[in-house]
Amino acid sequence: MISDFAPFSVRAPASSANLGPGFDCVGLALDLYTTVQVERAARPEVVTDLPGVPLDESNAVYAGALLAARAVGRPLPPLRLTVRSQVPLARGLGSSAAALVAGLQAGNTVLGEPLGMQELLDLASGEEGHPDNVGACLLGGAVIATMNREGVRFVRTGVPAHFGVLLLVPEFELRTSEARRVLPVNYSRADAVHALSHAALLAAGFVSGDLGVIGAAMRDRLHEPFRAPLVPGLLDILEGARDHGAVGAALSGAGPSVLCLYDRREARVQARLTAFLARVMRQHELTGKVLPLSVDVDGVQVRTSSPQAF
Ligand SMILES: Nc1ncnc2c1ncn2[C@@H]1O[C@H](COP(=O)(O)OP(=O)(O)O)[C@@H](O)[C@H]1O
Ligand SMILES: N[C@@H](CCOP(=O)(O)O)C(=O)O
Repeated sequence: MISDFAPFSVRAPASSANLGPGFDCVGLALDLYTTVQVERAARPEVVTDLPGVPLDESNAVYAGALLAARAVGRPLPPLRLTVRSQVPLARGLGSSAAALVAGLQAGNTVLGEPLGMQELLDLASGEEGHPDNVGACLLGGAVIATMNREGVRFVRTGVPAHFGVLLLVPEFELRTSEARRVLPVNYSRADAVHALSHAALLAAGFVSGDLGVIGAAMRDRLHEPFRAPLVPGLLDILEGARDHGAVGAALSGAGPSVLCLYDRREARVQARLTAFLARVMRQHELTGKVLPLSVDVDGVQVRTSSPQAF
């Protein structure tokens, strides 16, 4: 049993999963963060101003730390976890993955790092049920991953600096579980071929760093058409974003946020796209915000100091 350790902080990034056809297998890390300060305490405790999240061991961050301890068969000392998050909850930006990964990393650090990256990814993917968000969150950049009984097999790619990300983040929440319930159980062969050819091209685009290929691949028939009724304006954005300078657009994760990818080297595209997204929001009486973000390339990080050190 570890009786004492110096306080430390963990930072885990948001992520946008799927990018269209990469359903449950492609994730992109983004520069919004969940930070957790980790200290020894008399009893398990979570301190946070996040609305509606538990303040005991059932909290997603604490549960992540306990998962790490269970995996190595060792007890975890009682912790005080002070959790802050820039990642809006239940908007398709991987807040639950960031909470889980931050907790797993916290537990692993307290126990002296017995778990390596592969084990963390296997554990996190098993818990989330898919490796896309947790892969990007752990590793940063873009992650392409598959998961089977042997574990997660992944490729992580860097992302060129000219990749621009613009996100429409609606004010309303959509639980991932709810947005998975609307998906069909079976698909036609034509839809399967469409899906695998576009997902393969998407992966090739990330590995080669070719934004044009990524944009061409960002078309989906597996989940976006079925989730569209839950997200006002989604179809208008998917149909119109390219005409306003985006290389491609996709529902971010399970939604309701919508991601547009564009080339930062092209003048005024960000302004054109922002105006287009604002117009779609007005047309659909949708409240929310448009966020210009960058790709996080660091993944989960630990600092032996306060969260301000990040
Ligand atoms: N930092 C956090 N601390 C505790 N629980 C969290 C945290 N972030 C997310 N969660 C939990 O995850 C839920 C959202 O998960 P989910 O529906 O998968 O959406 P998403 O991961 O896309 O934000 C929240 O309602 C909350 O219960
Ligand atoms: N592949 C998953 C991704 C869910 O991402 P989230 O950020 O909405 O939790 C899905 O599409 O269901």
